[in-house]
Formats: sequence, C-alpha cells, structure tokens
Amino acid sequence: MKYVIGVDLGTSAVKILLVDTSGEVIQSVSKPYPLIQEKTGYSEQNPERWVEQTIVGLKELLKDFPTDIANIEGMSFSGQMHGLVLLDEQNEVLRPAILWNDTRTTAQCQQIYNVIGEDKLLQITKNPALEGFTLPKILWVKEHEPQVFERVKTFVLPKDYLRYRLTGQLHIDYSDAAGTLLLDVGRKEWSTTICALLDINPSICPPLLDSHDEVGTISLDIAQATGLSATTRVFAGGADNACGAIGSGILEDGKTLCSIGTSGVVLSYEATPDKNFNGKVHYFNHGVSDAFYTMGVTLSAGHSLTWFKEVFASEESFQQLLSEVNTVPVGSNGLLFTPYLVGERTPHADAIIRASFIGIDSSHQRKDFVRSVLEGITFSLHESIEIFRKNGKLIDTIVSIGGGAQNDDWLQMQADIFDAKIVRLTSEQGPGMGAAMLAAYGCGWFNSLKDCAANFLNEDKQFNPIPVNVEKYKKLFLIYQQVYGQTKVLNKALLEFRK
Ligand SMILES: Nc1ncnc2c1ncn2[C@@H]1O[C@H](COP(=O)(O)OP(=O)(O)O)[C@@H](O)[C@H]1O
Ligand SMILES: O=C(CO)[C@@H](O)[C@H](O)COP(=O)(O)O
Repeated sequence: MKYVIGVDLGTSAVKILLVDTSGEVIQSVSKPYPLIQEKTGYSEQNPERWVEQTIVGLKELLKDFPTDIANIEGMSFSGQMHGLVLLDEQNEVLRPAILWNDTRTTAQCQQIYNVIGEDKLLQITKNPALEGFTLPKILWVKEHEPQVFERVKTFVLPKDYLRYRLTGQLHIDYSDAAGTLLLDVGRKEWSTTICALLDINPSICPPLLDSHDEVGTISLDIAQATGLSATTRVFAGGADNACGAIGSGILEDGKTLCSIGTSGVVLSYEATPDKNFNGKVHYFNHGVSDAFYTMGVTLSAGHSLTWFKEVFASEESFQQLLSEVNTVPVGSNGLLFTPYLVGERTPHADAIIRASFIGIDSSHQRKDFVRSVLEGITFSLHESIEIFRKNGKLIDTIVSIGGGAQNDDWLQMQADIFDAKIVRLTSEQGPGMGAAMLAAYGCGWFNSLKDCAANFLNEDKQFNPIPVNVEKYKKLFLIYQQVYGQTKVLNKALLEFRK
C-alpha cells in the first residue's frame, strides 16, 4: 500500500493526515501553537513554532508506521492565508509573522486606494484592499519598521515558509499568491504595476507554482528528525480555503462549501476570473490549475466559540460546552450575538467593529449564550450566502467542513439558517485532505483532482432544513442584520479605551 501526507498549517494548530490510496485517513495528529495578540487588532505567530510543531507532529504520526517508510510517496500543504513572513538574504525570519486576522493596516489600505485607485486594484487583483491581506502588511512594515524592511530579500506565506524549512526550496503557489493583493489574478503573474506604484521591489515576490507542482524532496535533516524517507516527494500545496475546496470536492460550477475553522468561509467554485461581484466577496485562484473561487469571510467564526470557551469554560471540552445547545430553542430565548471579536470582512469590511450580545435577560443561562454564539457565527456566514444568491447563484447543497462540522446540532443549525441541505463528509478535515489529494495527484495516482475526489471523498451524513426553524431564523436574521449598523458608532467611540 502507498500513502501520502497532507499538512494543514491552520491558525490554531498544524493538523497532519496520513492517507492511503483509497483516501482513507490512516492516522492523524494535531499540534497547537499560540496566537500572539499584544494589542487590539494585532495577531502574530512565531514561524519557528509552526516548524517545531510540524516536526513533532510528523514524528508522532509515523511512530507506529507498519511498513517501509518509503511507501509514503508524497506530501503537500495547506496553510492559513495572507500571513506575512519576511525573510532576509539568508532566508532567516526577520520578525514574527503578521496573520490574516491582524487588522492594524487600515491606513495602508487607504494608501493602496489613494495610489492605485479602487477600480484599477479590482481590475488587476479582483479584490478590494482589506486589512487582512498581505500587501497592506508589507506597507505597514515598510512604514513602521524601516530597519526591518531594508533587510527584506523575500516574503512568503505561512505554508511556503514551512515547505521551505522542510525542503530548502522557496516558492509560493497561485492560490496563496492571490491573497497577497500583489497578483494579477486573471493573468497569473505578479503585478509589476502594483509593485511600481507602491515602490515595492518585485524581486521580493517568490517564484510562482501550481498547487500540484513538485518542488523536490524533503531534506536529509528533516528525514532524520521526522522518520520520513528522504525520497518523499514534496508538492507545492495551496491556501487553506483552496485546499478545503479540493478536499470537499468543490471542483466544478454549482458547488458550495462552508468552512468553520478559526475563521469561517462560504466558498463557491468559479470557472473563470471575469464575473463581477464588485469586490463584495473575495475572488481568488483555486488550487486546481486555471480555476477560481469566490468566498465571503467571517473573521471570528470558530474563534468566537474558542474565545467563549476560554473565558467562561476553560476546563471543559467543546463537546461538553455544546452538550446542551439542543435544549435551547431557536433564537436562544431572545439573545443575539454578532461575532465581530476582531472586526469583520464580509459583508462589512470594518476593522473597528466589535462583537455584541443583544437582549441579555436575567433568565438567560450559559447554554443560551453558547447557542447564541453558534447562531451569530452562522448568521454572519449567511450574509455571504445572501450575496451569492443575490448574484444569481443557486445554493441548495453545501458541504460543511472545519472544527465546526464536528457538532451535529451546529450542522442542523446551518441547514436551518442557510435553508439548504448540509452535507458532512467522512472527514471534516477538508484542507488537510485537499493537501493529501494534491500529493496523490502530483504522484500520478490519478489523472485529475476530480478523479481523486471521486475515489477519496465520501458523504457521511446529510442535514435537511426544518421548515418551522427556517421561518423563525428568517425573522431573526433581519434583526441580526440591524445590529452592525446600530453598534458601529458605539464601537468607534470605544476605540480609545481598547488595549
Ligand atoms: N467539537 C467541536 N464542536 C464544534 N466546534 C468545534 C469543536 N472542536 C473545535 N471546534 C471549533 O473549531 C475551531 C477550529 O477549527 P479548525 O478547522 O481546526 O481551525 P483552524 O484551521 O483555524 O486551526 C475552533 O475555533 C472551535 O471553535
Ligand atoms: O483569511 C482567511 C481567508 O481569506 C482565513 O480563512 C485564513 O485562511 C485562516 O483560515 P483558518 O485558520 O480559519 O482555517
């Protein structure tokens, strides 16, 4: 039997899957690392932790591997998007990575609009200037840490840095390059226009690859440290959402994904780069050659639940915390949550807005709060679904993945709020599975990623909308949508009091 490994470098942890030729997950490990949040709006991680935890994870994954280790033929990666890793001449990391959910760059986004213009930016990159994307982070370092910036030789994204440390080869793939705001998405090349207008040396942009392209084999050091064979072939990999789409079979028009990890996304396949969503949703290159996807992002999806657990139930597991959710009625007895803990992206690109509980009553118990957190996250994702539907997309079936797909009550809630059939696959680890599929396809096991999906992916369970709940949620969603507008000014006034 042959095997491949999929490494998903998430925000909360690196998750590693060992997958055989039939697509079965033989072994999996997850190794966490912390976020560094020094100030409101800041979110960083130490790239060294990613490397350390991946090595520890690979070692653990392989400790009881029963046959010849060389039977593990290939490996690929999925990674949290947009994070800026700056490297010097010797490829040493110059400062902590600034992550996708860091929103310190509002001024730099404005600078991008002032210099390039909104229309031109949209025409080249297909996306607006948002705080989370990589280009504003580069401009922030240039302005605030010039002594760091002058030593920059190259920038990469998180999984590209990890791949570099495992192989010694430095690249980026199109799906992650698309999230930098420096890529001409339609032409699949770095935009020399954007670099020139913002006075960025284009040589800092790493070489581009397709997600299934082979970059080499793992280094001898890494083979020794992990137990892998030095013949293990390494393939580029992709952005976590592109890989999540591959690992959920979102490989043709009409397919939709909902992923609830630290962030939450609703994602839809696009065959071409020329649809016009006016920047309301992100428009990126897929991990499938010459394909694309659109998506709406809730910045703090699973993160909202994790925050609640850490603050109010740190000793409990997610399972314990969510165990009573199904005893609370739809609407959480009049309690409404907006998940803007770190600002928001879709539909409100707003770094200042913060979360609210509306309607707290003395009869409310902790379980009402827990349900309202789940409902608020799901309402936020529904805003993206509404944008897609208003633009003529039919969304009647959604594959749900990520940590959030581990809970049946939450999946039923998704069916009821989205008014669509929700499908859970046998593995909810879409990005890791997508990475493993890129390695399997790269190794030549299949003629296409679609062939691979047909062999690897299996449906586990469906959740159908319950009409009476759908009607209640329609009413509640209208109330939910008003909270943003009603709390925007208040949050601006509170800004000076934040940490
Ligand atoms: N049993 C569970 N039920 C529901 N949600 C869960 C459960 N376990 C974890 N989660 C949620 O999943 C999130 C982590 O999902 P994951 O896909 O691993 O994230 P990431 O890729 O961002 O690291 C957590 O923030 C948490 O809110
Ligand atoms: O910023 C985005 C997408 O644009 C996020 O979706 C990140 O890619 C992080 O993903 P998770 O760690 O939540 O999976």
